[in-house]
Amino acid sequence: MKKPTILFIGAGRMAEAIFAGLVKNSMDHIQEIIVSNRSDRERLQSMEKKHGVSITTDWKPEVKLADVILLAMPPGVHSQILEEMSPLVKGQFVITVAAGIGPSDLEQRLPEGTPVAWIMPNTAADKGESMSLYAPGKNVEEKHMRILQLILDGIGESEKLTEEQVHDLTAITGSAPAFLYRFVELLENAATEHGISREQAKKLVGQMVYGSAVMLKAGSDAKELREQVTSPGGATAAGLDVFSEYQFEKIVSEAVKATNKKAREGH
Ligand SMILES: NC(=O)C1=CN([C@@H]2O[C@H](COP(=O)(O)OP(=O)(O)OC[C@H]3O[C@@H](n4cnc5c(N)ncnc54)[C@H](OP(=O)(O)O)[C@@H]3O)[C@@H](O)[C@H]2O)C=CC1
Ligand SMILES: O=C(O)[C@@H]1CCC=N1
Repeated sequence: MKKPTILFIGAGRMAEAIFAGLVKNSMDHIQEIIVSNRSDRERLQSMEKKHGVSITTDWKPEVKLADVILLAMPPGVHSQILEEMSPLVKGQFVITVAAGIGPSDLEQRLPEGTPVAWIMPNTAADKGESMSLYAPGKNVEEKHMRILQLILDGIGESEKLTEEQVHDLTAITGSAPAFLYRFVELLENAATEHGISREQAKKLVGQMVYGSAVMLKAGSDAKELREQVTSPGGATAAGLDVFSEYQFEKIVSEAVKATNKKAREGH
């Protein structure tokens, strides 16, 4: 397979997590990573220095050099960028990571036959630990699937789903890291109320979350793990009763719904 040149449009947090993951794990199979954004030149320069990627403030001339164009800008600017890009696209593989922009949206806005795909990653891509959902478009062939897999494998684990499923699971893998981090922040705050430093709180909570993630990753069921911790009539049960009293289940279910609703409205 010819090593692909990948052009990023957007150099924000998600773009950086992806190209950082690719630079660490996949550069043997990639010709070049070119990164562009709208206006933040300083950020581009810092990305060049930190990750060794090529940078440009004008993505348009780079389109003809690219095998893959990876859209990592906000959902709301996709229609404008795709309109500008469409006349320049000649068979390049166009991938978006934007919430709410499925392959059928890309196909509608790009020349007939353009191979496209949608990846919904998360920021753990930076450490090669993303859980990425993906949905290829109808013109994706074997050679595009190999490139898609190269990108997905460079940033972590992945699961192929339908376009509708990616819409409906954006909250679970794309946004829920923020839910988890919010939970961590609150536990850290609670910990510092008891005479320990922020650093100590960070260590306590971080290792607790890491250990729990390792147990889950080993294949154990979350319900079973919860029950192992919850001694009958004991301390944890008293804490979990408060979760029920304040309808934690409803909070999570409503947060997932609100996230997916907003994601679908994103363009
Ligand atoms: N953050 C996350 O965890 C996840 C994000 N995503 C998706 O990733 C995308 C980016 O999100 P995120 O990285 O958080 O956002 P950021 O705000 O961090 O980054 C947005 C980037 O897009 C660039 N940009 C904005 N408008 C244009 C334009 N008209 N032309 C070219 N570049 C433009 C910005 O450039 P400049 O700074 O110069 O304005 C910036 O580099 C979104 O579509 C989001 O849905 C998906 C999964 C997870
Ligand atoms: O907050 C957002 O809109 C993006 C989509 C998934 C995670 N971050």
